[in-house]
Amino acid sequence: MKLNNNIYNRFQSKIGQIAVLIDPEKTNTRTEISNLVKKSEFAKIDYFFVGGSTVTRKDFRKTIAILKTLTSIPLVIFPGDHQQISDEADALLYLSLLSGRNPEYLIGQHVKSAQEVLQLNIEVIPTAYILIDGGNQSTVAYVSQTRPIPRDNTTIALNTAIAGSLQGNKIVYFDAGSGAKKEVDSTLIANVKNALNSVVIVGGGVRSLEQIDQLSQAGTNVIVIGNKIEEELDFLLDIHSYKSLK
Ligand SMILES: CC(C)=CCC/C(C)=C/CC/C(C)=C/CC/C(C)=C/COP(=O)(O)OP(=O)(O)O
Ligand SMILES: O=P(O)(O)OC[C@@H](O)CO
Ligand SMILES: [Mg+2]
Repeated sequence: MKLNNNIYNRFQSKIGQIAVLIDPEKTNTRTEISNLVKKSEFAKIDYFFVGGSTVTRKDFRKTIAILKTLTSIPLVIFPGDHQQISDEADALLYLSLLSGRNPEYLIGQHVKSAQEVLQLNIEVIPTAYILIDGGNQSTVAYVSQTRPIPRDNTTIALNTAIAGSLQGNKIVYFDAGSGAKKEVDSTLIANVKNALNSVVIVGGGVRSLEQIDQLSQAGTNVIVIGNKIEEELDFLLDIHSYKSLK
């Protein structure tokens, strides 16, 4: 485990940064990855997040290795389980699923991978991972056998973020789930940013520049986009135009 804070400092340095989520289960050939990298570099996206709820170790390693040869955009692991770790990335989001009450995702996965994570030569960033109901059942909720926090219960969401931060997590990651109908509410983000001096990452159901803009205005440090870019690679061109206007 590296003791520098390069990626964390980068997360903290700005609001409205963009991460493209690559699910190695869906995107794992050199041609696909290379197209994605070209457009992402043009759009000046800030990070690649790599991970998925149902990825094999082989696809995960392969995707990271290919990415590493193609780009210098930072690679951040967003692990669906304890096997999704690699020395070739730049950082690991060390997730604890705090919205749920399943011990396997609070501590079980961590114990299983403790020795391996300790030996890793990359930055490890403790992250309070909080699922918010996005209007449909998400794969993450299903796989983790947990229930997300109701969308309108800002108090529980805020208190979960505060508790996560008091426990030493350096990042709060609110996720409405991949393919969510509704993204996380900006009011919640504004409340959390008001209460805590913490890096906030938001993902799930972000499909438009308006949503990106709202979430950044609420103070989100990093906005994660998966499905929309998988479905329409040219959304990266819109992100390019949006960023040029800033
Ligand atoms: C201790 C280590 C190394 C890891 C912790 C593992 C934990 C606690 C994970 C939290 C629960 C979890 C299953 C998170 C998954 C996050 C993720 C990579 C989501 C990406 O989206 P998918 O859910 O794969 O989307 P699709 O439905 O598009 O496949
Ligand atoms: O695929 P989308 O809906 O963009 O979700 C991204 C991610 O945060 C899910 O874990
Ligand atoms: Mg997946």
